[in-house]
Amino acid sequence: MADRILIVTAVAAEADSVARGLTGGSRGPSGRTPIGPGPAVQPLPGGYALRRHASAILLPGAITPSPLSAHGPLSGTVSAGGLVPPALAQSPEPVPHGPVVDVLVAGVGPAAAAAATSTALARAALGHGPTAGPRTAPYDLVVSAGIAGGFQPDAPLGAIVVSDAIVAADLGAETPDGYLPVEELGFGHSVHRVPDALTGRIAGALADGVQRHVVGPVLTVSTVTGTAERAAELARRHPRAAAEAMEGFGVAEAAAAYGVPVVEIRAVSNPVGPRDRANWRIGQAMDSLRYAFQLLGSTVFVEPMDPIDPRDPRESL
Ligand SMILES: O=C(O)c1cccc(C(=O)CC[C@H]2O[C@@H](n3cnc4c(=O)[nH]cnc43)[C@H](O)[C@@H]2O)c1
Repeated sequence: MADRILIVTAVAAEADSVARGLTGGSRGPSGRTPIGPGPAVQPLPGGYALRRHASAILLPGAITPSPLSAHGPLSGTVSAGGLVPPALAQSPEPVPHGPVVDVLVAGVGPAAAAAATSTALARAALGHGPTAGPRTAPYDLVVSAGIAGGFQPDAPLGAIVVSDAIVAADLGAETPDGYLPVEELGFGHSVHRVPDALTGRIAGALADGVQRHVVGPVLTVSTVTGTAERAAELARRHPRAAAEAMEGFGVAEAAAAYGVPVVEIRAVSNPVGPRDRANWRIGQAMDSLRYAFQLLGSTVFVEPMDPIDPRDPRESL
């Protein structure tokens, strides 16, 4: 079992879906309702207790938080990804003992995702006391989760995409001869490989739960694809790509800096291709996301897990 898992989402609706799934939330339209004000402790199916917090310690200017903690066999905290100086990093309540899943709302895009993930990992490392070095963060798994565009026809709307690689698809240079990734420019890398065992176990749990899913690379882009030409160009460069989203590579960069394995799990809300906002199925994707995390919260996240070695990001696909 991974004792401490950090799940990074971009927006609160994604965090709600993930938290509802982890706390045993059932599939269905009622689950789309955002978590609002209510009793401080709300019992949920499966013996979990869902707790809501009115405030969190954040720097002025940070996103107004609506944090939520779910304590039980799995515990979770949803909070905004504001920078918190170490002196203020004391939680208003004690960190729960036992397995913990923290669900973070980090904002949209790879930069926001990297900043928030890195901050969370740093804070967790500081929580270990003065002997903890910067590469010994107590999280043993980081997950980038949310909705995504799916490459057609392999990743249909509502399917879950489990990453076997997280790829920065526009980190490079355009030349008269075409696009060059950073590797070919001689600086940096654009691929994080996900441990095979991790991808396989997640895919297996989804298969057992009869959740339609696809395994493949998830691309990180800074601009949502909006034309058939761009979709074709990405598919040509990344023939196995299953989905595109905007945060995975930022999350993965932060996780790699702390030596923590990372996987990206996405629910397909729209096809990658010509922009047709009316055809986005965000509610359906949120339902799939919630069900996927319901399955993972009762299987992969609580089962014995061999230590996972993060893969060398320089490995080629
Ligand atoms: O254009 C709009 O009207 C619009 C309305 C709601 C959301 C959006 C987004 O662009 C959401 C971006 C958000 O969701 C992920 N995402 C979902 N689909 C895609 C996609 O096809 N390509 C890239 N990212 C996507 C992404 O990770 C962001 O967090 C637009």
